[in-house]
Amino acid sequence: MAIYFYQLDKPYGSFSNFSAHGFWLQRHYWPTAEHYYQAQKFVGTSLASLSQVIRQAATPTDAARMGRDPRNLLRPDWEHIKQEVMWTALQAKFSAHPDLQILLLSTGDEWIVEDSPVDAYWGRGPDGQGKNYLGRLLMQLRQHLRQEQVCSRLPHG
Ligand SMILES: Nc1c(N[C@@H]2O[C@H](COP(=O)(O)O)[C@@H](O)[C@H]2O)[nH]c(=O)[nH]c1=O
Repeated sequence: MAIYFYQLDKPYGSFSNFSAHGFWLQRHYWPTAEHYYQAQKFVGTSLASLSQVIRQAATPTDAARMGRDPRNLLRPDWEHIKQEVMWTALQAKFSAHPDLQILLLSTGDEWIVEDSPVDAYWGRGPDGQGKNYLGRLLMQLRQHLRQEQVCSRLPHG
């Protein structure tokens, strides 16, 4: 059975980028993966200071609102790098929270799906046929964690 996540108070809600699992990355503390992801949209642009404002947003919803505001021009390479940005955020988030690693590993080989009713890129989207890239990256991370486990069990020397 596939594992669906989206709302924070539901099972696997901590897989959401909105969950309050902060981490240190690039010399800053990020309260959620969403803060980090949205802030990266403006790095290296004339709106670079907006990245700092987003990092300090009170909630991930505020961070997303600022990052999605169409008046704020995104860095030109955003479409090319956004998956890498998300991967970096997920790695940092899960590295900082071993309990999340355990939860992710506990999903075995199940398909993981961001059950977003609106987002057909990161989630399954309105018709359920979305690309689910967030779920895919989580499954990729799960595979990495498994490999790390195997390597740590190998005899050294
Ligand atoms: N979890 C979650 C959302 N989904 C998140 O939104 C982000 C995509 O943002 P963008 O690329 O700006 O469209 C990405 O982190 C995706 O997981 N959106 C929400 O409004 N509420 C939510 O609870």
